Amino acid sequence: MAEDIEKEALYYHRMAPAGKLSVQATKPLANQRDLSLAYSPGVAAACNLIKDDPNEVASVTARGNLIGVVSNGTAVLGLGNIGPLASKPVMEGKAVLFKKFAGIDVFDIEVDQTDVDKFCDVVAALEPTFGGINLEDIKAPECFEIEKRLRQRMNIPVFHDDQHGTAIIVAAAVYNGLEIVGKKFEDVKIVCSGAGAAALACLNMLVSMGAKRENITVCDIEGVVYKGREALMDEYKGVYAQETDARSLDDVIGEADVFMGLSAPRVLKPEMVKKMAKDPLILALANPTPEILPEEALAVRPDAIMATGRSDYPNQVNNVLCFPFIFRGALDVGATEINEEMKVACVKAIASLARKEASDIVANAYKSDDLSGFGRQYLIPKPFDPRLILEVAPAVAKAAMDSGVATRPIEDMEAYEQKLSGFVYRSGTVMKPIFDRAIRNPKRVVFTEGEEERVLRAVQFIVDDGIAKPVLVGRRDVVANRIEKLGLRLRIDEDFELCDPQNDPRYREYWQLYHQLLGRNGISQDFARTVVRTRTTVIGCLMLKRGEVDAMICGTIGLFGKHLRHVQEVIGTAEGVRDLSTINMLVLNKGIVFISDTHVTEEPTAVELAEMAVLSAKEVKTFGIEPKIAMLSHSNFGSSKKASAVKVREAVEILQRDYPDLEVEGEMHADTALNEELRESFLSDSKLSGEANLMIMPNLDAANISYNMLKMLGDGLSVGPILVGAAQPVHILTPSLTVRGIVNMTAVAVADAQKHEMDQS
Ligand SMILES: NC(=O)C1=CN([C@@H]2O[C@H](COP(=O)(O)OP(=O)(O)OC[C@H]3O[C@@H](n4cnc5c(N)ncnc54)[C@H](OP(=O)(O)O)[C@@H]3O)[C@@H](O)[C@H]2O)C=CC1
Ligand SMILES: CC(=O)C(=O)O
Ligand SMILES: [Mg+2]
Repeated sequence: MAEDIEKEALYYHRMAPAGKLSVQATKPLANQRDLSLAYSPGVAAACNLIKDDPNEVASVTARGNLIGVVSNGTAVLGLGNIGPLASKPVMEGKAVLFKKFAGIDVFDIEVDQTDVDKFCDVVAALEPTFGGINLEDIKAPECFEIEKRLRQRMNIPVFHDDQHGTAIIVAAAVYNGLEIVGKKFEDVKIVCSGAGAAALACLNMLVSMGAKRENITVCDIEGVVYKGREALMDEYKGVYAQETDARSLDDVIGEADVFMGLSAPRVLKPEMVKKMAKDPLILALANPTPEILPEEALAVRPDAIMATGRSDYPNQVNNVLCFPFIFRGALDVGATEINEEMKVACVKAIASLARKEASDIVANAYKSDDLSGFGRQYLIPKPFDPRLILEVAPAVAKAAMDSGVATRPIEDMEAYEQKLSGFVYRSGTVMKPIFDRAIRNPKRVVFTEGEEERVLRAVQFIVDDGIAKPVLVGRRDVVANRIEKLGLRLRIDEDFELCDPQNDPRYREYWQLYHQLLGRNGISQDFARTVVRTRTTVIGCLMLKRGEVDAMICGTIGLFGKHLRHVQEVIGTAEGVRDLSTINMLVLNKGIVFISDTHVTEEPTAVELAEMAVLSAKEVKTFGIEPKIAMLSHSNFGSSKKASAVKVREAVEILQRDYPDLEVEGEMHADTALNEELRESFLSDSKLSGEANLMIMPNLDAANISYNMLKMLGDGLSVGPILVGAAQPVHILTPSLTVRGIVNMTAVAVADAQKHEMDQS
C-alpha cells in the first residue's frame, strides 16, 4: 500500500469519534413522555405484541432492516488469519457500505472462535437480533460447513459474502468481458489462483454459467491442484483436481483465456501473462494487493482486459457491488434465505446495468476515470452507481417471491421501485407527479449549454424517459464528439433538434429581433450580431420568444446574474408581476421545505415580499403540496421594531388582506414557523396550522445562506432554483447542479410550459 494512503487511512480511522460507526436513535427522546414510551412502561406494549405474534417484530423494532456482519477473522481480505479483533475495521467498513449503498443497518460481530461447532452455536443464537447474517472473511474450508449448518439452523438469510457476493460479481464481469472479446463460456480455458472460499464459489458459478470443468485448472499455496495430491487437500477443492503432471501456475498459464486470482499478492508474474491467449481476461482480485498490478500486466499484454478488487483502478470487481443490494431485496420481502434464483437475478441485473451508459453520480465519485461506456475499461457498474439499488434490489425481491421464500411479498412492485428511487435520489417521490405530467405531454425545451457534459447526460435520460422534446444550442461537431466520448446513444436531429450558433439559417432573424427588443437600451445592430453569435442564453430566449420552443433551461455554466440579465431583457416578467424571484425546494430527512428568494432580489420591499409569497405558493402547488407560508424574520410577532422586522410585518398585512385564502403567518422566527405549539403560545388566531413548508426570507442573504446551510447540514437534496414570475417558462440553473438536478428541473420546466399553455388558451 502506498505510504500516503496508509497514513491517510489511519488519520481517517482515528478522526474522532474513532472508527466508522455509531448507533443513532430514530425516535425523539426529549422528555419524560418520550422516555415512558421508548422505555418503561411503554416498551412493554411492543414486547407483548411480539410475544403474541412474532411477525410483528419487523413492525416495532429495527430487526427487519438489521444485518449481522459476522467474522472470526480467519481470512481477512488478503491479510490472512489476523484474528477477530484486527478484523474489526473491515467489518465496520462492510457496515458502512451496507448503510451508504442500501440504507441497511448493521451490527458488526467479531467472534473469538475458530471451532466450527462453537462458532455456529454463537451465530445461531443471534437469530432474534437480526433480519439476516452476512458471514465475512472466514477461511476455507471451514466456511463451507459453517454456512451450510447456519442456513439449516436459521430461518433468516445467511450469506457468506466472500463466496457468493464475489461469485455474483465475478460472473457478471466474466460474462461481460467474454462478450467484449467474442469468446464463449464453454470454450474458454480458465486458470484460477486460490482454492479458498471466494475462488471455489466463483468457479462453481462460472461452471453453472457454461464453463467446462475440464477447462479449469486451480492452483493454491502448494501449486496445481491435481488428482492424487495429498498435501493441503480437502473435498471442496478436490472437485477441481485435474489429471496432470503440471505443478505450478507457470506450468498451466499458457494459452489461458481467463486468469482468476483470489489468493495472495503478486503471484502472477508478467512472464506468465505473456503466455496467455489473445485478449486475456485477468481478474486479479486479492485485496488490497492484487495478484498482479494492472500496469504490469498491460505493459506486457496491451490486449488484456484487467480487473482488480480495488477502487483506484478501472473495473473494480468487488463484492460491494452485490451484498448491499441482494440483502436490500431479501430484507424487503422478509426472505427466509438467499437462494440460487435470487443470486442469478442479481448476476443478470448487474451485468446488464454496465451495458447502459454511466450516470453522472458515478462519474463524480470516480473523477479520474474515463467512463465512456461499456467496454474494456468498464466491464461492470461502479459501486457508487445509484442505479444498482434500483435494478438489483427489485430483481432479487421478485426472484425471492417467485421462488417462494418471501414471507412479506411486495404487492405493488412499482410503488416499491419508487420507494427505492426515493432512497437514492430522495427527490424521487415528490418529483413523481411532475414527471408523470411531463411524460404525458412533453414540451419543447431548449438547453442553451448543449455542449455541456452534464446537459448531454441529462438529455439522454430525458429522451429515454420521454420527459421533454429537447432542443440543444451548441456547435454540431463539438456536440457530436462529446456524445461519442461519453458513450451516449443520442442521435443529433433524431433524438433532439440542434441549433448551431455558428451556422443557423435563423441567425439574421434572431439578431434583428434582439435589436428590435433592445435597440432602445443602447444595443447597436453590430453588437446585436455579436451577442447572438456568442451568447447562447440570448439565442434560447429568442427561440422562446418566437415560439420555437416552450421552455428554456440555462445556467449550468457561468454566473447566475449574467443569465438573469438576458432573461430580464428578452423575456421579462409576466403581466402584473413586478420582479422575478427564485424558490428552492429542499428534501430533508424531516420533510420538504421551500425557500425563497435565494438568487434574485437583494433587499425586497414589503410589496415585493408579498408578491414573492404569492408566486411561490402557486409554484409549490405544482408539486401537489399545499403551501403553508411563513414570513420569516429575526422578530416574533412584533418583538423587534427594527426596519427589517417592520417590512416583513407589512408584507404579512398585505397578504392577509389581499389573499385571504392563503395560509400565511408572520413575522416570525424559523422555529416558530416549524412548531405549532410555540406559535400558539403567541397567537390564538394563527392563520397557519402545523409546520410551515414555504419560507419567505426577508432578504437575499438570509435566503441564500439558510438554503445552503440546510442543504449541507441537513444532508438535503435540492430541486431548483425555480424561477418564478417570468413571462414565459425559463429556469436558470447553477453550475453545481448534477445531471439528476437538470433532469428534475427539465420536468419542472415542462410542467410550467403546460401551465403556461393553459393560461394562454
Ligand atoms: N475482490 C473481491 O470482491 C474479493 C476478494 N477476495 C480476495 O481473495 C483472497 C482469498 O480470500 P478467501 O477466499 O476469502 O480466503 P481463503 O483463506 O478462504 O482462501 C485463500 C486461498 O488462497 C490460497 N493462497 C494463499 N496464498 C497463496 C499463494 N501464494 N499462491 C496461491 N494461492 C494462495 C490459499 O491456498 P490454500 O488453500 O493452500 O491455503 C487458499 O486457497 C483474498 O486476497 C481476498 O482479499 C475475497 C473475497 C472477495
Ligand atoms: C472484498 C472482500 O470481501 C475481501 O477481499 O475479502
Ligand atoms: Mg471479505
